[in-house]
Amino acid sequence: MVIRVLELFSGIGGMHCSLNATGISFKIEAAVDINTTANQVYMHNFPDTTLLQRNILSLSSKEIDNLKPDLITMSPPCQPFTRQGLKQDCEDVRTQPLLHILQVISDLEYKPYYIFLENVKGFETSRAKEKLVSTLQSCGYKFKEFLLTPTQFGIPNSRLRYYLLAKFRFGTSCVNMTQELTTSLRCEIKKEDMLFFKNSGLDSEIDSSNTAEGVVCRGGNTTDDEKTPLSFYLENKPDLYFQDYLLPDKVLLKFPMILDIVDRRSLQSCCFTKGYGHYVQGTGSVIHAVSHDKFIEVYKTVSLLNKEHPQTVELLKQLKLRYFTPREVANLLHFPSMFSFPSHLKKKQLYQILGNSINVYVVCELLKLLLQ
Ligand SMILES: C[S@@+](CC[C@H](N)C(=O)[O-])C[C@H]1O[C@@H](n2cnc3c(N)ncnc32)[C@H](O)[C@@H]1O
Repeated sequence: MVIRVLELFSGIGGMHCSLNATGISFKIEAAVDINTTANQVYMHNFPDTTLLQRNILSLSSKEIDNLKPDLITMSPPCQPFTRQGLKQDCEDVRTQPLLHILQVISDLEYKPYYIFLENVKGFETSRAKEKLVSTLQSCGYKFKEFLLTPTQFGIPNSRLRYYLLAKFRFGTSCVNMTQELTTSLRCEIKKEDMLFFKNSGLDSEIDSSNTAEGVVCRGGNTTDDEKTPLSFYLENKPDLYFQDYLLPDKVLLKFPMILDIVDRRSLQSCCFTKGYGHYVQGTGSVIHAVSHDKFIEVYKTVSLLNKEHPQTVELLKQLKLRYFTPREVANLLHFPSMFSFPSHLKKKQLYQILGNSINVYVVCELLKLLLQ
């Protein structure tokens, strides 16, 4: 059976890549996104897919009924729910397309069997999420929620995200789905890592296969032995290639103490956001290219110097601190090596669209759990 997919908020096609990675037979009936840059990347990689350059607010239930999707995937804008943002939730205009889709789903004559949604940590306590859950319940869906980060899968990159997996009138129990995830995570999910939604009143229903299910599940952490070092994800290029990615002096001087600095052997890096390479604080890690001992020596010396001291910037330059390249960010997000970018796009644009995207590996594991 070929699963018919409607990929909403498709961006650069992270969900498409994840579906490819599942090995499950599928066809994207339509991908929809309003962003022209993201759409160029999507078309560059998936020229045979019907990509609609549309505002999702203009999609009608009749149109979606005509597509008869078995699965709707969506990662709606996360700015209304981020910790750094104003958290305007349903009052933020950027939540409107999600609310619109909820209404559309209610109105559909042919309900899709599966719905998959991704968003940031923070969404799980939002009113938008309450609306999502109440819509799904009233339409007869069972669902399950997860908070997961790629580091739990041995990938050296943090990206804590909320996931909701919903099935239409299926009898799968919460317990079965959790057991399957345990297998795919290759680690044990402890009972205390499963966070029940006490305030939703769903916790008492969790073990019943006939009722809606609401649970946030965190996989147990993999041990350091199972983690892959960053070197595995780095581009193997001559020094000259990375010149463009070296931190400029003003960043070195302004921010030496607030950067998250990693090296090739690190088992961790910070979440790359769309401001990476442009804003410094909290947008992602930077990497140095010297030995650990050299790094410590320079760092100690610099911390004793005044930042206006003429030696400071020269010392910091010795570390060869640089940004991860867009390809390396894509690698950490587990985009396949075949995935590429139109050559005319600028670095800043690539960081923006990648920062908005998803971790393909984590989503693939969850899609397998949902669809198999
Ligand atoms: C979090 S990103 C999703 C990225 C995607 N999953 C990927 O792999 O790149 C949200 C996407 O929603 C799109 N979007 C936001 N509002 C929209 C609207 N009203 N209509 C269509 N697309 C919209 C943005 O352009 C952005 O690409």
